[in-house]
Amino acid sequence: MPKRRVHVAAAAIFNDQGQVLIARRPSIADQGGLWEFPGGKLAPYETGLEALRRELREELGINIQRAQPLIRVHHEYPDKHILLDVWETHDFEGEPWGREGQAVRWVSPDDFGRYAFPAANGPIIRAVTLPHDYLITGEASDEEDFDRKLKRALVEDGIKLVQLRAHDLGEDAYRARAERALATCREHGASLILNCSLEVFRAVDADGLHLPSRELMALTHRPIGDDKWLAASTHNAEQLAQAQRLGCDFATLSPVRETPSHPGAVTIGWHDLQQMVEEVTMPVYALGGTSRDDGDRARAVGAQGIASIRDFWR
Ligand SMILES: Nc1nc2c([nH]c(=O)n2[C@@H]2O[C@H](COP(=O)(O)OP(=O)(O)OP(=O)(O)O)[C@@H](O)[C@H]2O)c(=O)[nH]1
Ligand SMILES: [Mg+2]
Repeated sequence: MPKRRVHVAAAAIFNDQGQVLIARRPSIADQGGLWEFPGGKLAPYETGLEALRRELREELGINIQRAQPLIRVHHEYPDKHILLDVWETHDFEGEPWGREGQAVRWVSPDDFGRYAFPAANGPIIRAVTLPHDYLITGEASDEEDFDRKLKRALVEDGIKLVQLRAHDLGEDAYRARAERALATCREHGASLILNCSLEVFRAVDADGLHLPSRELMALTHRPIGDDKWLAASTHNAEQLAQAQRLGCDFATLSPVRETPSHPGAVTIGWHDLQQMVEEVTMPVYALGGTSRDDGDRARAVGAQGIASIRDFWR
């Protein structure tokens, strides 16, 4: 007999301090005792957002004003195939409380590790923790110019995730720049992902490693531990699937749109991006011709947000 398919709408509810509300499933329920993002199953003929509004009224006594899609996770449990349709909201009326007797708690995403969640929730936790804008560094005439551009993006654009891409630098110069960039990122509460060899990555001890697509395709297992982010560049469905197999935490998918630097290039487009992102359970940033103006569009088709050099690097 085919497995039961269950479609669930759930929410990452944020307060003004950047904390997220989690709730404890009653011990008698399926997955009892585990913490979850509040929500529940769609009733017949409900859309995801309608179900979300109803569930959060019933479970927490709040009214959602505005919500944006965050991530869709397909997961096989032994007895059912579940689709977790997860939304993000900062706009709601009322003070949430456990209307069904469940414990609820506001938690900083950095502390999620202290709570036990259902097996399907790994990618959701990563999506909640990662920001929606991802800066990839561009050219710099010298180190002073680099520092100025990085600081500008962190301070003025509020960037919280940076990939240090500098193919023009040799290994020693890259390492020196990475060490300084790491200190600057730490000062501003941002995470730094290095696009370099494993040796340099281990020496610098940054927050994550970025795999170019060629390296992604050559690897057979995750090259670093779970305490660091592992990211990859992808350009098609096959590479995205490989990123998933390897256990990457997130990926970029490019080129989504035409860029001034590659006029007339074959692009993926929003339609195909949506299809490709739906096939994986991993936050995916839309890259290539994308700017902050595309942020809502990118999220509407299932991306985590946008990645860009041009929009943030000046
Ligand atoms: N709400 C929610 N459900 C989750 C999460 N992760 C996860 O695997 N699930 C699974 O998704 C399903 C959600 O069903 P639910 O029990 O919340 O449904 P519901 O609110 O409509 O309640 P009911 O059908 O028990 O009355 C459960 O099988 C649950 O284990 C999560 O983070 N939030
Ligand atoms: Mg529920």
